[in-house]
Amino acid sequence: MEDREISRAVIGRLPRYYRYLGELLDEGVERISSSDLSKKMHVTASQIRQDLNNFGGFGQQGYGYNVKYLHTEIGKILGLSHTHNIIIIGAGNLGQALANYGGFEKSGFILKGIFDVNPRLEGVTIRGIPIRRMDELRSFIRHHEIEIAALTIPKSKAVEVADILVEGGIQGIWNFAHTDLILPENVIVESVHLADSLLKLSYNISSYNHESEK
Ligand SMILES: NC(=O)c1ccc[n+]([C@@H]2O[C@H](COP(=O)([O-])OP(=O)(O)OC[C@H]3O[C@@H](n4cnc5c(N)ncnc54)[C@H](O)[C@@H]3O)[C@@H](O)[C@H]2O)c1
Repeated sequence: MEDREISRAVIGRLPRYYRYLGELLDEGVERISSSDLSKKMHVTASQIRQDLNNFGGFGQQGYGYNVKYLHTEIGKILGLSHTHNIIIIGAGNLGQALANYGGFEKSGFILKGIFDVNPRLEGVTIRGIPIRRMDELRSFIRHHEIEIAALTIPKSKAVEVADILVEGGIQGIWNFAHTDLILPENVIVESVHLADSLLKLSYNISSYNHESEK
């Protein structure tokens, strides 16, 4: 792959390419043309060619894209050539839902531990993983080489817990608490705000209705 800057917009589309290519692999498809991939993904063929050309143009005239190769290469760009150990902090509704979902493991995200302050949750297991006390957190991160922590605790506690995670040496925080975390730049934060997505849906419904009333 050429060593050049890839735009954030392209990077933002990579997980979707990765997911579709993974589905094609599961279906046993070995190669696909940009026009067939375009129909499947509802993206124009020229957008696909432009996006994928960023990585040295994996497609070949008259052959199309080698699905396995492209899936592997995009996986490498997304940092999926090795597994990532993750923990969940906050075993409430959302934390338990994430812990119960086994699908992240398929992409190499291995859930190693779950933590909560509620003593009643201590020892409860989710998919065989026990919920632990917060005072075990730091040594657990070190001993189990934890890279990512999902933060599913109340907003009011997020900053304080994020600081403990930073001191513990965590590299990435998957932040579900509705607050922005300002952390040292070596700690990467990805915030997920489900409510923002819902507002976008609401906007799209109202603008669609508005258009059709014209
Ligand atoms: N539930 C949702 O659908 C949803 C959606 C989007 C965002 N969120 C956000 O995700 C967070 C969790 O939501 P929820 O519905 O699961 O809440 P919840 O109250 O069910 O669970 C929160 C858990 O965090 C634990 N906790 C509190 N302080 C802690 C601390 N200092 N250290 C470790 N654990 C601690 C609590 O004991 C509890 O088990 C909230 O910030 C919420 O705004 C939730």
